[in-house]
Amino acid sequence: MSTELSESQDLNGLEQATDGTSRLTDICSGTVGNSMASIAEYYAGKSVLITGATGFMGKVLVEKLLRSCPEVKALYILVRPKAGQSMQQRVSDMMKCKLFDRVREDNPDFYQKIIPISSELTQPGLAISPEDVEKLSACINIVFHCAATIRFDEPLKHALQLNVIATQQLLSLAHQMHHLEAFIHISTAYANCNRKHIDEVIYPPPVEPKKLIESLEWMDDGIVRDITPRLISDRPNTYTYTKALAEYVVQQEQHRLNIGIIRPSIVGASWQEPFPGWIDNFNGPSGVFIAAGKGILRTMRANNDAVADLIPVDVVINLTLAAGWYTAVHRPKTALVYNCTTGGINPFHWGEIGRYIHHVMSSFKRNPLEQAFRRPNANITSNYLINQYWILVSHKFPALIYDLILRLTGQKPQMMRIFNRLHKAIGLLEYFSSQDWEWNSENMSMLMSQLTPEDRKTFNFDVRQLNWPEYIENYCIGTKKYVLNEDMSDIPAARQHLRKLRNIRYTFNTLLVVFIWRVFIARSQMARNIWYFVVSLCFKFLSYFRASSTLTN
Ligand SMILES: CCCCCCCCCCCCCCCC(=O)SCCNC(=O)CCNC(=O)[C@H](O)C(C)(C)COP(=O)(O)OP(=O)(O)OC[C@H]1O[C@@H](n2cnc3c(N)ncnc32)[C@H](O)[C@@H]1OP(=O)(O)O
Ligand SMILES: NC(=O)C1=CN([C@@H]2O[C@H](COP(=O)(O)OP(=O)(O)OC[C@H]3O[C@@H](n4cnc5c(N)ncnc54)[C@H](OP(=O)(O)O)[C@@H]3O)[C@@H](O)[C@H]2O)C=CC1
Repeated sequence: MSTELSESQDLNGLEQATDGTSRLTDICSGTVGNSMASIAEYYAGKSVLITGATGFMGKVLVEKLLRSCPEVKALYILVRPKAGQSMQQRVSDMMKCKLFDRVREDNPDFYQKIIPISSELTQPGLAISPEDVEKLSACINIVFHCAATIRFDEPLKHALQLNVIATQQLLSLAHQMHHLEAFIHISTAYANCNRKHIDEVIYPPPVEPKKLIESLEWMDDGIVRDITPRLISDRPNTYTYTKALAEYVVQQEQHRLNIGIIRPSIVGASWQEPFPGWIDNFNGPSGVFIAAGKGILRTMRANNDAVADLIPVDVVINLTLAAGWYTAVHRPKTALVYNCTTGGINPFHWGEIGRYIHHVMSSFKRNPLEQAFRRPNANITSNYLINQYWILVSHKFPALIYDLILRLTGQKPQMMRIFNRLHKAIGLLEYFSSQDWEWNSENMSMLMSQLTPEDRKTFNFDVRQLNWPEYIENYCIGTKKYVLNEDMSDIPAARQHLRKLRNIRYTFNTLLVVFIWRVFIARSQMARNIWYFVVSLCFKFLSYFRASSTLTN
C-alpha cells in the first residue's frame, strides 16, 4: 500500500478520523487547532513521552524541548536499567552530560521535569508497570518514538523485536492515551535504500510484518540466520529492513492517530545547538573521523560523485519538534513523511570530503587526538583495487610490524585485531558511501513555510545555510572533546606525540633503505651493476648540468 501525499492534502487538517474515532486532540488543552500558536506555545503545559531518550538523538530532543519550550509540563522517558546501572543512576548520569550545560544555566532545576519510567522495549507490554500505564494513559499529549537498534549486524529476530514489535506495542499504548495529539516516529532515510528515488510516501513493505513475526516465532536462531539474506534481499542489513517494516506498522494506525514519520539520513554532530560539534558515539562518520584522526584509517572507498547525505542532529531534532507541532495542530488526514536530508538542498559529495579530508587531517594535526597510532593521513578512493592496495600497504603491513614489536617486547599483539574490526565496520558503511540516492524533501519545505519567522530561527532546519567545511571541522573537534573526552589543554603533548611518530617514520624509512641495500644490492653483482649504472648516470647528468650552467655564466 502506497500513500501519495500532496501539500494540499497536508493542509486539509482538522478532520475526524475515517473510522469515526475521535482524534482526541480537542479534549486537551486549548492550544490545539490554533495554528498560529508558536511551537513553544504549543508545547507549553504538554506532557511528552519519549522512547530512546538515553540515545544520541533522544538526548538532543530532551535538551531542546527543555531549553526552547521551557513551559513544557513534563517529559516522561522510557528507560531500562543497563550495564549494572539502575534506571535512576542512568538518568542522573545523563543529566550531568555537558549537552545539558545551557539548560542547567537557564534552569538549574530542569531535571524535575524529567520523569523516568522503567521499560524494556523487548518485553511484553514494554515491561511498563500497570500503574505507569495508567499514568501515561491519563496524561501524555505527544509521543516521540526514537528507540531502535541501529546496529547493522543485528540478528534479524532482535532487530524485528525492537524496531517492529516494540513499535506495535507502543502504538497500542498510544491508543490508550486519552489526550494524545500526535505520535511522531523516527525512521531512517535508508528504510527504502533499495530504491534510487525516494518520495515522502510509505512504500509497500517487503513482507507483511505480521506474517514475518509469526513465522520467525517458531524458528531457532540458526535457521533465522540462514534465511536472513534471502529475506532482506536487496537491502544491505536487518536495520534498514526492519525500519521499513516499522514504517508500515505505524502507517496502519494513521486513521486512528495523528502520525508523523521523520526520515533522517546520516545523522552527524550538532551544527549550532546547544553548541557546534556535539556528538557522543562512534556511529557512521564519527567512527571514521576518529579512526582517521588516530592515524589508523588511511584509506576508504566512496563514490566521489555520490552525495554524502549527512544531516546535523540539531536539524533533525528541530524538524522533529516542528513536525510534532504541525501534526497535532493541523492533523493531516494521513501520516506525513518528512525526508530529513541535505542532498537535494545543499549537496555535499564524497569527493568533496575527499578533497576536504586534507583540511580535516590538518585539523587533526593542529588538534591531534591523543595516543595516535600514526600521523593522520587518510584518502578516499572510488577504485576497489587502489583501496585494496592501500589497505595492504597502509593498514595491514604497519599492523603486522607493530604487533611484531609488541610480541618481541613481551606484550599482547592487538593492532591486527583492531584493523580487522575497522575493516568490518568500514565494509558495512561502504554500501552507503558508494551509492547515490535522491530524496524528495517537499514536506520539509512545506513545514518550514508553516513556521513563524521566530520559530524558523528557534527551530532552524534550513540546511541551505550550512557551511560544510566549517561543519566538518567542528565535527572533528567534537569527536575529540565529547566522544573521546580528551582535554584540549593536552594538545601540546599530543602534538609532541605526532612529532615523535614523524621521527619514527623517518628512522624507519632510512632503515628500510639500508636494509634494501644490504639484502638486494650489496649481495648481487647484477643489482650492483644496475646501481652503479644509475649512480654514474646521475653523476653525468650533474656534471653536464654544472658545465652548462658555467658556460651560460
Ligand atoms: C575519512 C572519510 C569520511 C567518510 C565517512 C563515511 C561514513 C559513511 C557512513 C554511512 C552511514 C550510513 C548510516 C545510515 C543511517 C542510519 O539510518 S542508522 C545509524 C547508523 N548506524 C550505525 O552507524 C551503526 C553502525 N555500527 C554497527 O553496526 C556496529 O558498531 C559495527 C560496525 C557492526 C561494529 O560492531 P562491533 O565490532 O561489535 O563494535 P561495537 O560494539 O559497535 O563497538 C565496540 C567498542 O568499540 C568502540 N568503538 C567503535 N568504533 C570505534 C572507533 N572508530 N574508535 C574507537 N573505538 C570504537 C565502541 O565504543 C565500543 O566500546 P565499548 O562500548 O565496548 O566500550
Ligand atoms: N544515528 C543515525 O545516524 C540515525 C538514526 N536514525 C534513527 O533515529 C533513532 C535514534 O537513533 P540514535 O539516537 O542514533 O540511536 P542510539 O543507539 O543512540 O539510541 C537508541 C535508543 O534506544 C534505546 N533502546 C534500545 N534498545 C532498547 C530496549 N530494548 N529497551 C529500551 N530502550 C532501548 C536505547 O536505550 P539504552 O540507552 O538503554 O541502550 C537508546 O536510548 C532510531 O530510530 C534510528 O533508527 C535514523 C537515521 C540515522
